Amino acid sequence: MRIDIVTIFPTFFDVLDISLLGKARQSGLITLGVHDLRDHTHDRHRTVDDTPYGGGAGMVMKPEPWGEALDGILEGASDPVVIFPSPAGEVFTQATARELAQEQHLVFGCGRYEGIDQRVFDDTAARARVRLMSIGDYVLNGGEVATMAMIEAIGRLIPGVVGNPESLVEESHEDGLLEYPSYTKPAVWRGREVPPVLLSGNHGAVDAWRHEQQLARTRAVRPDLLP
Ligand SMILES: NC(=O)c1ccno1
Repeated sequence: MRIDIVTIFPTFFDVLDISLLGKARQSGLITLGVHDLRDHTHDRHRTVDDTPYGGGAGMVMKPEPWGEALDGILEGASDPVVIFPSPAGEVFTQATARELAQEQHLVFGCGRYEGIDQRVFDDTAARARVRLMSIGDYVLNGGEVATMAMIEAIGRLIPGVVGNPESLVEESHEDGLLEYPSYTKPAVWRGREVPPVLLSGNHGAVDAWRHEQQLARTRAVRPDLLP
């Protein structure tokens, strides 16, 4: 998978050099391009924003730098999905991550200030699949944190990125429920014992207990997920 990111804070994504995603880049499973939006400005101050038409507080990101930056990425690209993180977007879920992990090319456009001129979305949608996406019902200062979260959620689902694919199966939201509680040695810690069923060696009983724990947790914390 190729991932391109357009941002005014390119060093924000240096963290993608480490851990699983860093290894995936070294192995060629993921190819990453980080583009500084200011490289597509042509004034002395490298201006990327201006006051909003119609008035109002804050600044809006100018369309010209975005147009030039996306032209360079989309030219010759093969059917990418262009994602703009936004609190006004569709909600990004585990199902979205699974869907996007099937794509060959993702482009993330990180807005700042009060957002990006609408014509950037319209112009891009005329030549690529565009999706505004939200990682939750709250507002961030820009798209970079949301982009990082989405890249991690998507990247780990790409075959070969996570060493043991089995570990992806029994996770929260994979089967529509929250995951069960996990325990490891020692069997007793500060007077707290591991549930005896987990020490029983009875795999059927362990599976049944874990499923019940998933249901109980989901009922308590996320009843909205239950069918
Ligand atoms: N909730 C979000 O995904 C978001 C992106 C930018 N600001 O908020």
